[in-house]
Amino acid sequence: MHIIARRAAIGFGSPVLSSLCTSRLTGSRKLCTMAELSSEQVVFNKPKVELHVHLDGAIRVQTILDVAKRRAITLPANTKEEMTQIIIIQQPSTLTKFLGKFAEYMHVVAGDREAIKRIAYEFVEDKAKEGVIYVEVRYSPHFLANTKVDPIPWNQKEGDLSPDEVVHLVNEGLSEGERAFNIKARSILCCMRHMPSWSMDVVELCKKYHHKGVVAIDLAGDESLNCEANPEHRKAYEEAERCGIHRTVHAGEVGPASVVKEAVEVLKAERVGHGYRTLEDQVLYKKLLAQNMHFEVCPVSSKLTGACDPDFTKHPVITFRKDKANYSLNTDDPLIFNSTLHLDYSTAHTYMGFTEEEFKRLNICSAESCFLPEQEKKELVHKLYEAYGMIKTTAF
Ligand SMILES: O=c1[nH]cnc2c1ncn2[C@@H]1O[C@H](CO)[C@@H](O)[C@H]1O
Repeated sequence: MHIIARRAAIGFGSPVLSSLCTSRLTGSRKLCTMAELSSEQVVFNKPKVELHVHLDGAIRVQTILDVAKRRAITLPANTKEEMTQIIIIQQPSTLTKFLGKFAEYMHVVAGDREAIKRIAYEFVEDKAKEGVIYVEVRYSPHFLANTKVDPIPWNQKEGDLSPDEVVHLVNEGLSEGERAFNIKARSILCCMRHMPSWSMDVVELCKKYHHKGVVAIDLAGDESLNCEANPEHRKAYEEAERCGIHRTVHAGEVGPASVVKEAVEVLKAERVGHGYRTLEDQVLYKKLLAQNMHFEVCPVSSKLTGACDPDFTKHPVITFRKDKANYSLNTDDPLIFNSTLHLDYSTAHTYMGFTEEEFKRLNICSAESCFLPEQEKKELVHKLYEAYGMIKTTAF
């Protein structure tokens, strides 16, 4: 496998990364830092597809600082390094504690048109730099709004930015990014488990912006607090299915296999966000394997949110690989995990023995499971075959 391991800037110490540093890649025990590994170690330097990443978990720290300054919002730190230390999670924690991290900075960007467009644009730039050629990025429009949302989030005063306009602004930022950085970006709108009253709004926005940037609906948030899909989430998903809106659900990340079952059988999810605990119900797992269900796996995230055993050699994705399951590798929330997609790939390589062949296979599975219209999906799959030197004779 082609491995580029350049050494760069000094960064922040991290247990995830310091453990990565006793590397099988080189056999050396050189000590290195989070930033070095997260940004510099590239184990799969080929076009990739990313299907599970939260826009509000992928903001640049510098942007948070810039926007805070412009809006005269006081932050607990003024430098990028200090603010990073406040936002990131360095030790395995819990999903509930991890979700609390958003409150450190969401009030800075929420309600601000320029900031919202900027984070979407910069997101596309960051993904292009990681070699991603197609990304589906998700967020809650309500979390970025300050009117027509009840309650108004992040202690904002009522303003004039609605969830609808948030979607419009994100779409603008993503399309400008697409043109500037020559990759494709689509979005998924999130319902939040603890806010069922927002879900019908979310599906209406999915309908309004269907084929105009938005490709699917998601259900995110704290599965450990709220396992049973509320009737309002259910209604929103029924409407999504009725209108041909694609569906994914965070399930089996920290919640039991029954949440995955419910996601697939009741909410009619076509992909499962995380889905690690599916393995606890072998009957369900075999059924999902047989139906080629896609699992959106996020290795680094799963360690730091406490979803999985911190020992990567015991990770559920190893079973997924052995069973030739349909899954993707994703960052989830690279801001909070101080990570990049390269880190997820190098983690899979170093601790789980992933090979270049498997990286190619899983990216093709990801492209085949993406929520683009059929023709665009075919083109994407074809691009990967071409880039991987696996060109199929059938033209499309
Ligand atoms: O790993 C996760 N599991 C569940 N919910 C998440 C995760 N990462 C982010 N969010 C939630 O999704 C919202 C919309 O993007 C984020 O604001 C966060 O609350």
